[in-house]
Amino acid sequence: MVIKVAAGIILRSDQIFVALRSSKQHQGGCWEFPGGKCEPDEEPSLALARELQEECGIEVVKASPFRVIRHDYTDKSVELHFYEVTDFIGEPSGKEGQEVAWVSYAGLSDLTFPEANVPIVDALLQRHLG
Ligand SMILES: Nc1nc2c([nH]c(=O)n2[C@@H]2O[C@H](COP(=O)(O)OP(=O)(O)OP(=O)(O)O)[C@@H](O)[C@H]2O)c(=O)[nH]1
Ligand SMILES: [Mg+2]
Repeated sequence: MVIKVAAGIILRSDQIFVALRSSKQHQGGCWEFPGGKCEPDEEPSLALARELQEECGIEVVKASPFRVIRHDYTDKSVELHFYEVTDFIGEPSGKEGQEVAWVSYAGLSDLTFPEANVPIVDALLQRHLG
């Protein structure tokens, strides 16, 4: 079974909002683009809006599809729908107590992301730093 997930690359003035996954979560200790699992029959764009409200306390105003990544971990398979979130209402924070940070594009390389995110981080770096 493939788990469908929506995740937001929240952008503001050349900085990206990231969150730390807790040690109890799948891929715990890795940084993530906030988001979560789609409910059955829920469109990824709606799951994105719901998850970013729940986890970061923001209302998504503009989100553009970025990439869809299918990845098989040893313990589960995911289909990640990444969106670039370029307009939102509210100040993103760690609503569920998670550590969060705004990082520069270059700063992304210093963080450990889940394996599935590697092509995403590469694409962001490629586009921004050339
Ligand atoms: N949110 C998020 N999940 C990711 C990313 N990359 C990645 O492989 N995942 C995987 O996607 C899956 C679902 O994400 P999640 O744990 O945030 O789901 P959720 O918010 O609904 O959590 P819950 O199970 O506590 O309700 C996890 O297996 C997670 O490891 C990412 O950048 N962001
Ligand atoms: Mg989540």
